[in-house]
Amino acid sequence: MTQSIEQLSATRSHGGWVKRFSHRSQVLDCDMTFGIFLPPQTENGPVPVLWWLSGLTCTDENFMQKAGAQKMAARLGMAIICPDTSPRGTDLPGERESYDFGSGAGFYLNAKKAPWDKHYHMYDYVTSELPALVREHFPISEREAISGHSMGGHGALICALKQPGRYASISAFSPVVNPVDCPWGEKAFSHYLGEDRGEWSNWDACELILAGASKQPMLIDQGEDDQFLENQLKPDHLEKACHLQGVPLKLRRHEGYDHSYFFVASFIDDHLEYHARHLLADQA
Ligand SMILES: N[C@@H](CCC(=O)N[C@@H](CS)C(=O)NCC(=O)O)C(=O)O
Repeated sequence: MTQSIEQLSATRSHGGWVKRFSHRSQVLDCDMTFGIFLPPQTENGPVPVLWWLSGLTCTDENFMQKAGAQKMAARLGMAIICPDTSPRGTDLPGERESYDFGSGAGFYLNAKKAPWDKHYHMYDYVTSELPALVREHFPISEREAISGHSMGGHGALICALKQPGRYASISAFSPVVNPVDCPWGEKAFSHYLGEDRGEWSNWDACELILAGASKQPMLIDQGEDDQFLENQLKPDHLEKACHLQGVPLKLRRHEGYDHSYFFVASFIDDHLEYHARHLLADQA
């Protein structure tokens, strides 16, 4: 049965459309909003898609408004879908007390601990429910790539590592690579998953790589002046894990860049071209 979606806005952009929709999510048990960029090529048939997962405090709108991705995506014929970053309007106790936990901070995992396990199933939402929904409504092909920023970089990495071969390519900006070993991750995982650190490892990019989950290449950009670099992001942990397991990691460090969308906007074209190469190569 086709699930219904409600269009909130439709805005012309680079010959295509930026649109926002709301819908009822079954897996999150709440109403959700997502953004989609449809390039002009959708007029001629299905196009491949890049999933973009945003970071802490973001909604589906930050990337669409700030990354400046539409021009290149229109040229490459690639759709981009931006899910929201957590369930919304669920009103769980403490959900809106801090920027790094609860609303706007779903961490793209399936919560196991009450009361979060009632709604916080962002992994199932972004990997299953939303992909099925968008294919019912838009000319989106089966070809997918995934990327994200910060908490969303963590999300992109774990989605790809937990389903080897699903995404044609993987990239991230300033990702949280080792959440079991940083304050953002420790706070979120202890609430969402409980105290069993064995369970935490299932949602941690470094731990998944060390367990041999996948050897798919990854492109990662990281600003050297990122205020979260030392304390939260720790890209050297990912470098070590990839080195040990022989995973081809292209980690580019950029002097002077911070954590903001000014950084993402500066290098997004490289990522879109990287994904287009993989999406189109795999199609041949
Ligand atoms: N609000 C937090 C930082 C949150 C933050 O930097 N969020 C990033 C992702 S982790 C972001 O993209 N923010 C929204 C934006 O820049 O549009 C703070 O003040 O320390």
